[in-house]
Amino acid sequence: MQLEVIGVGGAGCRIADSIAAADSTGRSFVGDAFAFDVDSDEVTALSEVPVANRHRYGQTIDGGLEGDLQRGFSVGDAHVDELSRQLDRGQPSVADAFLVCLGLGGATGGGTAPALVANLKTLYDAPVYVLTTLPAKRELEVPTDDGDDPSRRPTQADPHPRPDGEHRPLAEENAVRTLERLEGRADAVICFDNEAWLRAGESLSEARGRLNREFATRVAAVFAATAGANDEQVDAESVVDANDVARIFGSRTDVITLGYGTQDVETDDGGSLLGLGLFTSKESVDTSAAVSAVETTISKALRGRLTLECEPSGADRALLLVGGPPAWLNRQAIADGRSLLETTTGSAEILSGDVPRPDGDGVFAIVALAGVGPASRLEQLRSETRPFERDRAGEDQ
Ligand SMILES: Nc1nc2c(ncn2[C@@H]2O[C@H](COP(=O)(O)OP(=O)(O)OP(=O)(O)O)[C@@H](O)[C@H]2O)c(=O)[nH]1
Repeated sequence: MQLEVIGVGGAGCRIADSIAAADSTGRSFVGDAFAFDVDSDEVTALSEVPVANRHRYGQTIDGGLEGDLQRGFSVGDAHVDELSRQLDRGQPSVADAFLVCLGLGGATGGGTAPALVANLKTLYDAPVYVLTTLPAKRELEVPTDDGDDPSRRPTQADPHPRPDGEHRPLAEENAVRTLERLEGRADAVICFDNEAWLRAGESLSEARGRLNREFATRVAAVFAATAGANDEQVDAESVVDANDVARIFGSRTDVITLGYGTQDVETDDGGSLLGLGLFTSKESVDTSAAVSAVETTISKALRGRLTLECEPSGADRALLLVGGPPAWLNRQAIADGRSLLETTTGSAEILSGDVPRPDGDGVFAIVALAGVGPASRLEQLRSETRPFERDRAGEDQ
């Protein structure tokens, strides 16, 4: 599966950059990566998105849209053709899917993504998935003016900190309005809740590198599994492809949440044969150790922290992928994990697959829950958004 990954706005560009960084050469799933922003500083601070694919639009806008989502929608509508043309630098017509990344709460990504997603749907047949963060509650808090706020000092990562730090009083309202505009346009929306992943006392700018890596690791685990074996010697016994992902993600703007678990495992060579592409033989791995590793990772993926907390029993569909050195991928344990997922979700629409990684030194499991029932964080965002704002969002459409 080959994806066109498109970051829009500050968070979106950084997340697209992290996904490009997580794209392993053996199972490359990123066809092309793009970064679009009205703020040139944000685009230049990236490291993985090719320079030719970084594009600043709205030249007259200086320093971002500062949370003005209404203006963001206008800018998005005005520039959507320009942005879509930028994609011709890559190979959008052969993409299996588009991944549009943004941070909900801002005006640039949140304002442009709905128009861009709608345009991609008219131009191409491939599904368009949106990858998005939900704002943290601390962004709504008024910053204390101690005159020495380190978050306002320029750093290499953030050369132009917002004058008001990370205070985004409209973040939640903006998030809800953008989600409403994505409804019926995006095939699915994969969510990452910043609030749940931030540590106590941590600021978003301190945490964002870690958060983006966590999100990108999970996204890469799903899509790299569908990228085919390429140069590697081992094919999966149960292959999951782009059509399988499309079946599970759906096309009705369902919310997707991801769970992930890993466990290091011993290899015969202690890793010394990795460069030679050799791997542990089936005979040399104790069956009970392999079963235990698969069970443990599936349990961590299902019962650990999801990218968006929700009740798994509310999921309509689910995907389970288990990867690692082939000798550790116990088929029966994966089948049992699939049954567990069926029981946990109460859904019969479950797909599972294995992802042989001959050079891996750990077993991992990734679970994608689709069409999840009420996610408390989303419910809370919607209920706290004033009806006035939601009415206005309707009028804007
Ligand atoms: N996980 C994560 N979240 C981020 C990051 N940067 C910003 N956010 C979140 O994304 C939301 C939108 O921020 P940006 O992407 O900077 O906003 P923008 O789309 O560029 O829009 P404006 O700044 O209003 O022009 C914020 O409210 C944060 O919740 C990041 O690097 N990682």
